Amino acid sequence: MTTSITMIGTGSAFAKRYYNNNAIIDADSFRLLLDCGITGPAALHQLGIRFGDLDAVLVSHTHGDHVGGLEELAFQMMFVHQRKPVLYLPQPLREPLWEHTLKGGLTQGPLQSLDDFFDVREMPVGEPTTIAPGLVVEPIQTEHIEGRLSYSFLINGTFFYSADMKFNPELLQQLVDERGVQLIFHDCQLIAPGVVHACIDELLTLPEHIQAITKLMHYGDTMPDFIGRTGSMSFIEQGKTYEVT
Ligand SMILES: O=c1ccn([C@@H]2O[C@@H]3COP(=O)(O)O[C@H]3[C@H]2O)c(=O)[nH]1
Ligand SMILES: [Zn+2]
Ligand SMILES: [Zn+2]
Repeated sequence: MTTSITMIGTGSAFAKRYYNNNAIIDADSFRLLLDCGITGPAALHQLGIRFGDLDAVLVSHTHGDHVGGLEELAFQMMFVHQRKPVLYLPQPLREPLWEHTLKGGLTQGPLQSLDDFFDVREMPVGEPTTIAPGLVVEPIQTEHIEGRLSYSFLINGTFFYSADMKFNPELLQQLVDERGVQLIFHDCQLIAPGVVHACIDELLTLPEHIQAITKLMHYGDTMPDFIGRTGSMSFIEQGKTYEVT
């Protein structure tokens, strides 16, 4: 069984040439949407994917480029597809996702909670959750913004997908050298300093064997100017499918 990933967007929060950094993961016949940002609905539409085609959605953190499309997803699933969508989320995100992000737009009449709109599956942090055959996801808390929870994901034990995270070479080294990670999709900021994301200059300090398995996403509109300036790392292409495990 193969598991693959297609970035429906590879852009930073402010990019205009690329959609928000959201992904589709296909494991056999199971289709997971990883983050659904402001441009998520348009990006899915562009690929001919309807919300009703998704088996579940997983959320990394509550910035708009990662969750800003969830209100439309919830309403479309309720009123167009008439099925409750499955929502996977690291357990500590449940309260902020509802109270700080979705409550204002979704509540009406008796519909007053996250569970009224989603079939919520809480994931323990630091432990693997089997989402489907061939799709096991471990949320790892990673530093992004002071006071805001953010989770990266270890998928099937060998694929690390960074949510938005600050540069953390110790974690990457541990994942590769001790836990057997063979592929890394990492968010990046093109120009230093990388304050809330890793910047390319920081990522270039990674050992060669880690760079060789690292692909870059969540980039700004000037990404083409940086092709050839990323060491052994390469940029992920929006809409292209990559085999994961
Ligand atoms: O302290 C801060 C907080 C935020 N920001 C910007 O706002 C963006 C929000 O989405 P993002 O997390 O993809 O990227 C963030 C940055 O581009 C920043 O530069 N410094
Ligand atoms: Zn982001
Ligand atoms: Zn963010």
